[in-house]
Formats: sequence, structure tokens, C-alpha cells
Amino acid sequence: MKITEVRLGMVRVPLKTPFKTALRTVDTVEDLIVSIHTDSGHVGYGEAAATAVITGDTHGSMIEAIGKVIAPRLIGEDIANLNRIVRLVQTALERNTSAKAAVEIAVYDLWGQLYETPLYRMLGGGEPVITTDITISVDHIDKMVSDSISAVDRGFESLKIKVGKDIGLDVERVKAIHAAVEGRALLRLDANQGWTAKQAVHAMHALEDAGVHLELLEQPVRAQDIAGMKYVSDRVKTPVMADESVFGPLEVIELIERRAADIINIKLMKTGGISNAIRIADIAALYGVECMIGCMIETSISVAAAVHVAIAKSDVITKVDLDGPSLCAFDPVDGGVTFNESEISVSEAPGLGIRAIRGYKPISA
Ligand SMILES: C[C@H](N)C(=O)N[C@@H](CCC(=O)O)C(=O)O
Ligand SMILES: [Mg+2]
Repeated sequence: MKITEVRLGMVRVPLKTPFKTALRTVDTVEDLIVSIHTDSGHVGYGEAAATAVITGDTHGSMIEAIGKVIAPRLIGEDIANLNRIVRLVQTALERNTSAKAAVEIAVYDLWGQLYETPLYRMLGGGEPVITTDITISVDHIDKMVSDSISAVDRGFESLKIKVGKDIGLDVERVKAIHAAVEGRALLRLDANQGWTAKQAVHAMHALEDAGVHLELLEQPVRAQDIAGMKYVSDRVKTPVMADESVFGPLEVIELIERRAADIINIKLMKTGGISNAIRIADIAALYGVECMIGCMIETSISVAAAVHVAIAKSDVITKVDLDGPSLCAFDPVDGGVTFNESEISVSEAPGLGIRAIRGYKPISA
């Protein structure tokens, strides 16, 4: 099975409601789609989100990186040589992690198809059903409370509450949600870099002293502020999770060795795809550190790949934040992974099992 062509397109799916974090507000998924075609007629699919505020990737940068730099290296490559192709993708250029992720996802999809096996089995197997949390966007307190109650009523047992906009209000937001859903859902906080280290410690002490139990606090301070992550981790009882501070395996090792975080959030758009996601999970497992697997604002194409990784690495990936598809107004994929509120299940179809993408608009070369 040899690669003959790499095609690019766009998929556009409105969100059910605007997604709001300390970093940005977005109401539509507009992601780049990569399809890799082979001489056997098989097609592998990948997707990349342009989350410039986190990864630096834009639609333009990804189109250029894939079309001009990565794709030309892959033509004629045999899918059976997975490690060689992964190396070609990862060494094609620096950074551009989302562009690399989309290409890697499509390559791994084909690798599963080559052996007529679902990807999670190719990666080591596991239980084909996992459970995700759902994001509660940062907003007025009443809106966040009603969104939380409705998520719990829909069966979500874990809520990822976005904060980081206003420290005083953030504490009130979390207390109000806690009072409304106590005993019905676990609460995770994600400040998306919105606090200083001192503010984070102050807020967490206010919540801990008020008896608000939180499962974890994600990325309280700026991505580059590893000393700040450590300052918070050293002073609060709630486990601290690194998201924007960690992209690749080397950063994970540094963070763990400095004891700057208790948990690592792995996202394919940060790692550059599946190969480094697995490497990070294996490193974390060696250190006895748990991981979450997360996503950006993505549809069920790239999130499917994260689901397969989560299943195969469930010994160390103990927390799942793969709610992208649940936030979408519709699922553009035929086949693939099934997202039913908090429950995500994979089929036994080869690779990612994607048959077609509705509303896909090709980009001409
Ligand atoms: C969608 C997911 N629950 C999430 O919150 N992901 C990111 C932010 C993604 C984005 O801004 O597109 C996170 O910070 O964890
Ligand atoms: Mg986060």
C-alpha cells in the first residue's frame, strides 16, 4: 500500500453553543482535513484544528506545511513502513504540531486498514468504550450553573469548568456550580493560563477551605511559567495538570522531574500526532504519573484517533476530555467512532473506520 497523493480540504461544523475560555471564544469548528490516497485505493483521514493561541497553527500555516513541506516527502512511501513515515513527518519541519498531527492520523488510519484491524488493536488493544467529561464554558454564573445542571442531566459525570477570566468571579462560579451538582459530578477546573501563580494559590485555598472538592486544576498559569506551575503544585492540595505547558516528550520529562505538575494533558494537536502521544503516555507511566487525553475544537475525525489512543493506553490515560464532537451541532463523519453524550465507543472497522466526510470542501493545490 503506497502513498500516491495527499489532498487537503476544510470541514465546517457549527457548535451547539459558543465555546468560551480565558483564551478565546469560538462558535464554529473550521478544521483542515487531510486525506491520504494509496495505490490500493485505500484512503486515510486526518484533521487539524487551527488553535493559533495555543499551538501557533493557522489554516494558512498548516496548508503550507503539509502541501509544500510534508506531503512531497511521503509520495511513494509504503504504509507498512510506519516508523519511517512517522520520522519523515516529524523531521520535515520544526513545530507545526497540528499539521503533523493531521498527517500522522491519516497515516495511522491507513496502517490499520493495511492490516484490516481497528487502530486501538494495532496500538495494543483495550476496552472499546470510554467515558468523556464535557466543558462548561466560562460565562455568567447563572448560565454556567444551568449548563452544568443540564450536562449532569444528560449523563455527564465529570464537568470541565472553564475559569481564568476574573479571579474573584471564578471562585464564585465554582462554588455555585459545586452547590448545584454536588454528589452528581466530578469537577475539573481549567484556567487556560488565566491566573498568576499567587492568584491560583489564593483561589484554590478559598475553594479548598470552603469544602469544594475538585478533581484537578488544569493550566493555572502561563504556558512558559514552569516555575509558576511548580509554585502552585507545591501549595495546593488539588492535583495540578499541565496542558499548554507541555507539547512533546522532552517537556513532559522536564515538568515531571521538576515536580511542576501532577498530571499531563496529552493532545494530538500539541504532540504532532499519535507517535509522540504514545511516547508521552509511556514516559508518564514510567514515572507513575497519570495522563488525561484532551482535544481542541475538533470534530469526530481527529478525536477518533485520540479515542483509539486512549483505549490502548488506558493504564496511564485515566482521564478523558474528548468532548469536541459532543459540542458540535452535527457529526460530519460516516462511520468512525460513535459519540453518544458521555459514552464513546469504537467499532471493529479497520483503522479509524471513517467511510466519508459530509460537507468536506476540497482545497485546490
Ligand atoms: C475542547 C476541550 N474540552 C478543551 O477544553 N480543550 C482545550 C481548549 C481548546 C480550544 O481552545 O480550542 C483545553 O484548554 O483543554
Ligand atoms: Mg486545557
